[in-house]
Amino acid sequence: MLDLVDITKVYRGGHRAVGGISLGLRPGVLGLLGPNGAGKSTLMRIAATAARPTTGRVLLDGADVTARPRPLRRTLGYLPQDFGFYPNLTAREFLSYLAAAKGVGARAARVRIGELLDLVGLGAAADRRLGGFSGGMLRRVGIAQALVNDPRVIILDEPTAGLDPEERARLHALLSDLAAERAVVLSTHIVPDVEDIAAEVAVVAAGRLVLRGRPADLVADMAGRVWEAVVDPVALPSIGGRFPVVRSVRDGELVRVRLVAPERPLSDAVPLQAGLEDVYRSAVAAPAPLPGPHPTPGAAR
Ligand SMILES: Nc1ncnc2c1ncn2[C@@H]1O[C@H](COP(=O)(O)OP(=O)(O)OP(=O)(O)O)[C@@H](O)[C@H]1O
Repeated sequence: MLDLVDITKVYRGGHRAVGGISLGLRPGVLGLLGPNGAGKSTLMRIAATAARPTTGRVLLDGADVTARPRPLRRTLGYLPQDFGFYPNLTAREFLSYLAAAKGVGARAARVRIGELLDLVGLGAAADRRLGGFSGGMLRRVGIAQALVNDPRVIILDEPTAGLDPEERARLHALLSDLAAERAVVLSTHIVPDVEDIAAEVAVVAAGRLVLRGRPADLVADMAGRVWEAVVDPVALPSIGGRFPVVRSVRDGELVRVRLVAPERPLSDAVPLQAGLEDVYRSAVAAPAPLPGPHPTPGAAR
């Protein structure tokens, strides 16, 4: 479906935001995880043809869309991180405007917009002006606009920002349905945002793809390497310097630390069951290029 091939992005001023990432998108949800500044939004913009890579190619069904983006844009749904809207338009008017801009016929658009507004839980607010919407409501309008042309490739940059747990669950259900036949990429720095729905996760750190795989496989690989120890707060910096610390919580005078280590890191450390958060934290703690050659586009997912 969509393949990013050896993408780099160097911004004016020389900052290398993406340093050679190849990523193949196929039907299913891909969770793109990475800390702030890792290069996720830059990569998403390039995948959505909203920005050009410095080097590398974006292929849709094998055809290069870097210079000729139209075929991808026709079949793309994209929610950018900073999504612009017109405060004086109602949700329905705004979506109708975008549907027309994307070439969706008026009659089909009317039906689809009604369905989408219900799907994102905004049916009752459809005819209210966007200027009065909360952040979470606007995010849901953003999700609806990304789906208005029934895209095959759906790229959502931090779609859950500002959503309450109920809305997040609703979005997850919607994306899981869509992902049966569509490539869905969801970028976030919050692991629980993707762990229930991502068929695969890719972790980006410092502009590099540092880990990729199915959540269950990645968690299985982490078995036996997650520990909890209760330590004196003064020991924390030294522990943090030696091991990826996933969490540390004050417990009276002491601190309860969850960390990743290949073997028992402290004599009284107890083993814990591994989770995706442990996988993620240990991957971003030591960003390193993927070993070996980049995956070939066809084999990437
Ligand atoms: N237009 C730009 N000009 C120069 N540098 C930029 C530009 N956009 C992003 N950067 C830099 O590139 C790096 C990657 O930014 P990007 O927004 O892609 O990261 P991110 O993983 O999406 O982070 P966040 O979660 O904070 O949005 C950062 O160091 C950022 O400051």
